[in-house]
Amino acid sequence: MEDMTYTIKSSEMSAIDTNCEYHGLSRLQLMENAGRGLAEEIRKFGKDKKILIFSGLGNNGGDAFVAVRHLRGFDITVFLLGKESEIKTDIAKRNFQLIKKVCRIKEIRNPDIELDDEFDIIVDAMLGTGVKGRLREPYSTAVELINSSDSFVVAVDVPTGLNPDTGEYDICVIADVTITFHKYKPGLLKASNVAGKVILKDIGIPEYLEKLAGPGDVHLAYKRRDDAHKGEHGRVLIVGGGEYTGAPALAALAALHSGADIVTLAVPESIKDIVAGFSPNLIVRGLKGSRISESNIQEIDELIKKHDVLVMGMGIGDKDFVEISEEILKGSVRRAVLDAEAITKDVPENVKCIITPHFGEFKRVFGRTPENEDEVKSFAKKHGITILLKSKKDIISDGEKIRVNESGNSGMTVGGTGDVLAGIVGALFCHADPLWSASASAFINGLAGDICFEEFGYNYTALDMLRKIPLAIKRSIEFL
Ligand SMILES: NC(=O)C1=CN([C@@H]2O[C@H](COP(=O)(O)OP(=O)(O)OC[C@H]3O[C@@H](n4cnc5c(N)ncnc54)[C@H](O)[C@@H]3O)[C@@H](O)[C@H]2O)[C@@H](O)CC1
Ligand SMILES: [K+]
Repeated sequence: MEDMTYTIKSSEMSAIDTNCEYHGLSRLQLMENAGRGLAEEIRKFGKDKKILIFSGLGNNGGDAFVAVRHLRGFDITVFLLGKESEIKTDIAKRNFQLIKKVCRIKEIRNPDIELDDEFDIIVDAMLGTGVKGRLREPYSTAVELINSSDSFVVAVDVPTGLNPDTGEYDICVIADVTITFHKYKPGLLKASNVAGKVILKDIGIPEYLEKLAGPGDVHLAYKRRDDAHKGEHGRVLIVGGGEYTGAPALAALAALHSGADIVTLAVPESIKDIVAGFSPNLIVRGLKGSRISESNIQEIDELIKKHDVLVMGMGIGDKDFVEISEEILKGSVRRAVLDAEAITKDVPENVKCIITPHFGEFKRVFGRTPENEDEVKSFAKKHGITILLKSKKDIISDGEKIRVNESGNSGMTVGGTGDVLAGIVGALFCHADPLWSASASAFINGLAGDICFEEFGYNYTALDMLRKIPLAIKRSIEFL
C-alpha cells in the first residue's frame, strides 16, 4: 500500500511544475508521462473497449489527448467542451493536433449534449487541478450525463467538480477509478465516495527536482495587488546595528526592493544618523544607548506592534545578544526572521519564526553541523521553527518539507549578502508561510547574485546585489 498521506496542494503542484520547466524538465514531457500513464491504466480494463473522453480546454484535457496516441487499437471518441481554438495551452494544443486523425472528435458548444452511442469506458478529462469555483456549462451538464451513464468512469487526476485541496464539491463526476499524477491530491483522500479507487502514477519528477527552489517558489510567496493601499504590501521592522552600521541598512533596503511598503530600522541612537545617511529611503528610529540592551526591549516591542514582521540580528556583533533576542520574542511579535547573533532555537509557540544561520551559527545553536538535509528538517520539527541554512547549496525546512536552493555563485561570498537575504525574507514573510518565504527568498537572493555576475563578473558587492532584487523578482514572476 502506498503512503496515502503524502499529498500535494494544487498551488504547490503548479509551483513544482514551473520549477521543472525552469530547470529543464518541460511541461510537455510531464504531460507525455501523465498521458502515457493514463493509457497504461486504461489498457488494464481490457482490450477493444469503446472509449468516450470528455475533455476540457486545459492541461487535464491535454493528458487525455496524449493517452489517445498511446491507446492504439481502441475505438475512441473525444467530446471537446469548447472549440479547438479555445484550447488554453500550447502543449494541450500541440497534443490535440496529433490526435485529429486518430479518433473521432466532436466540439461541444452548448449544454445540449447527447450520448448517441454506448461506451464501455468514459474518461473524465474535463477539469483537474486548475478548477476554480462552481462548474460552468457545459461542464455541469456533462457531469450529470456521465453520472447517469452505465459506463465505467475513469477520472484524470481529479474527478471534475471536486476541489483538489479541500475535497469539497457541489456537483462532481462520480468515478470508479481516479488516476492521479505525481502525488495524491488532498481532496481525493477526503472524498473517496466520488474518487473511487485512486491510482497514483509517477510522471518522472525526481525527488531532487521536486525540492529544488525556482521561480515557482516565488509565485507562491510573492504577493502583489494592484488595488492595495500603502502598507498592505507589508510592514517590516529591522532591529540591528551596533558593531556595524551597513548590515541593518542593507537588510532594510533589501526588504524595500522586495516589495515591502514600510520598512523601519531600529538601531542604537549612537549610529542612527550614520545609518539614516545611507539612503533617503530609510526610516530610522534610534534606540537609547550605543548597544541594543535589555533596556531597549520595551521600545522595540512598541515598534513590533506596528509591523507585520520583525527581522533581527544584522550587524549587532555582540555574542550575548541571543538572550535579549529571546526576551524580545516573548513580547508582541508574531512573525520573526532571526539572523546572526539573534538566532535562537528557543522560540515561543505563538511566534512563526525563520532563522537564517550559516554553518557556524547553526553549530552554535544546535551544537553540531548537520550531516544532511533530513537533519535540518528534524531540528526544524523539534523546535517548531523554519531553518534557512545558508551555504553554497541552501537548505530550507519547516520540519515537514525540505527545499534546496542552488541559485547564486561564488561572488556572493562577499560581506553583506546574508543581510540582503534576511531583508528579502522579511518582506516575503509578510504574506506567505515560512517555508515558501524562505525558499523563494533564497532563490531571489541567488538569482540577484547571478544577474550581477552576468553584468560584472565576480567582483560585485552586496549593494550591487540588492539593486538587482527587483529584476530577479520580475524574472521569476514572468517565468511561467
Ligand atoms: N502541474 C503539473 O505538473 C502537471 C499537470 N498535468 C495536468 O494538468 C492539469 C491541470 O491543468 P490546468 O492547470 O491547465 O487546469 P485544468 O485543465 O484543470 O483546467 C483549467 C481550465 O478549466 C477552466 N475552468 C476552471 N474552472 C472552471 C469551472 N468551474 N467551470 C468551467 N471551466 C473551468 C479554466 O478556464 C481553464 O482553462 C492537472 O490536473 C493534470 O491533469 C499533467 O499534464 C502533468 C503535469
Ligand atoms: K478530471
